This record gives sequence, structure tokens and C-alpha cells, in this order.
Amino acid sequence: MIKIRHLKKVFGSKVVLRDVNLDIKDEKITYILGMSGQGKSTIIKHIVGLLKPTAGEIWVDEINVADADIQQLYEVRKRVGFTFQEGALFDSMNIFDNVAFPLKEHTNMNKDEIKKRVFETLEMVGLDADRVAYLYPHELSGGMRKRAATARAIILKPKYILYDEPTSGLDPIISDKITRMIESLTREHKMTSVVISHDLKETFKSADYVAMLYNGEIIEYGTVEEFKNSQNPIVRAFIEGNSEKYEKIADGV
Ligand SMILES: Nc1ncnc2c1ncn2[C@@H]1O[C@H](COP(=O)(O)OP(=O)(O)OP(=O)(O)O)[C@@H](O)[C@H]1O
Repeated sequence: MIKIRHLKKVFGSKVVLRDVNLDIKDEKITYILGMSGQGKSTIIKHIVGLLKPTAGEIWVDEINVADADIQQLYEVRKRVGFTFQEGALFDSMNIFDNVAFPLKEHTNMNKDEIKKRVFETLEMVGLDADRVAYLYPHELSGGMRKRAATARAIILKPKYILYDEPTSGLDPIISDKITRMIESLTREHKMTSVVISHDLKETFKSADYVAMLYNGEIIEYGTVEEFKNSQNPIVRAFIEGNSEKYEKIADGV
């Protein structure tokens, strides 16, 4: 399980995360929602040790990432795959080399083993491996690039996968396909998924748990039904897409 306890992060004089507490349950899909700039990406960067917290603990199973040594961080990176919003793939490498990259870095697999694993993984994310493996990222559509980036993130068979806005910039049909891919990796391949999103439609379709980040804290956490029935005024304004209501509450009016 991933457990975040009293996570605080200050950039310069700006307090982005005040006191984040969150449990990510194994083999489930947890969505983290929140307005732009609230610090959702900052949370996931802490989970993989790309940022050091100002205070608090981030447990990935028995490892506290906040004070992990190099060896432990290496272990965390094997257990936790992640995809970022932008620039997830190396433009100068074809899809095969992109997806194979972590295998070459982290394992002693031979060429045949690497090819087998890359092709299997491309199929797992719904790509036709024979067709796309030797294409370059710019030759793929946005949705296919997201799938390929996911293939690279799961190539080491991580227990956890973190998706940063996997459906942003995609049309509703492709968004639905990406959501189904996340579901299939979670349900059939027993991964634990954390999804950062603004996309309520996709969230309500596939989340097991939903957390809402606001003003540096998780202000609501529960199942989709619980979240939909939340009486928290910020959550209500967010669900209704009511900017006037949201801003009034945010301004303390
Ligand atoms: N390395 C950094 N140095 C300084 N400020 C940062 C850094 N990383 C993030 N921030 C600031 O922290 C805040 C939260 O950023 P973050 O990207 O985590 O938000 P987010 O909720 O993921 O937003 P979005 O939905 O737009 O991606 C922003 O104000 C951002 O400018």
C-alpha cells in the first residue's frame, strides 16, 4: 500500500502542500482530483522520490520515500511506474526502443527476451505491436502515444502505476479507451493505479476511490458514490463546474 502522512511541500515562499494524508489501496483505481495548480503532480513526484518533502512521510510498502537511500529509491522506481503529462517518450527513439529502455537500464535480459516483453507489453496497452513498434512517436496519434508511454511505465511489471492526466487533450472516444486500458491493467493485471485528472466523466466511470485536493489538503476521500454525495461546498462546486460558487468559497465570501 502507498500511505502519505502529513506531507508538506513548500517551493520558495509558496506552500503548495500543507498536510496531505492519503491511503492508496492495493489493486484499486484511486483518482486524485483538483483544480489546476493545486499540487496534484507534486504529490505523485513525491511518491517516486523526484521531489523531497519539506515534511512528512510517503510510504511505498515498507519504504519511506522521504528518507530513502539510493538503493531504496531504486527499489521504489522498480515498484512504481509513472507517466507524465508531457514529454513521456524520447522523440529520437522509435516505440520499441522507448519501451525497451527501462529493461536495458534495469535488467540483464537478452535481445530475444527484451523483444518478447516489449511486444507483450504493447499488446497489453492495446497497441498492435507489429504495426507500431518501429514507428517514431510523431507518427502516432495522441492516444497511441499515451498508450506507448504507459507501456514504457509498466515494462518492469510495477505493482503501482501513476498516471498524470492520461486523458488530457484527447477526444471523448479516445479518453474512454485510455480509461478502459487503465481498468484492464488494474483488474486483469492486478496493478494499483493512481490517476490525476480533471476529467469527472472518466473518474466516475472507473474510479474505486476519489480524493480531492484543495488548498494543500485532501478535503474529500471516498468511493465514487460517497464523493458524488459529498456535502463539502468545494467538492459540490467542482462537480457542478460552478466557477462562481467555487471562487466565492475560495475567497471566503
Ligand atoms: N519545481 C517547482 N518549483 C517551484 N514551484 C513549483 C515546482 N513544481 C510545482 N510548482 C508549483 O506548485 C504548484 C502546484 O503545481 P502542480 O503541477 O503540482 O499542480 P497540479 O495540481 O498538478 O496542476 P495541473 O493540473 O495544472 O497540472 C504550482 O503553483 C506550481 O507552479
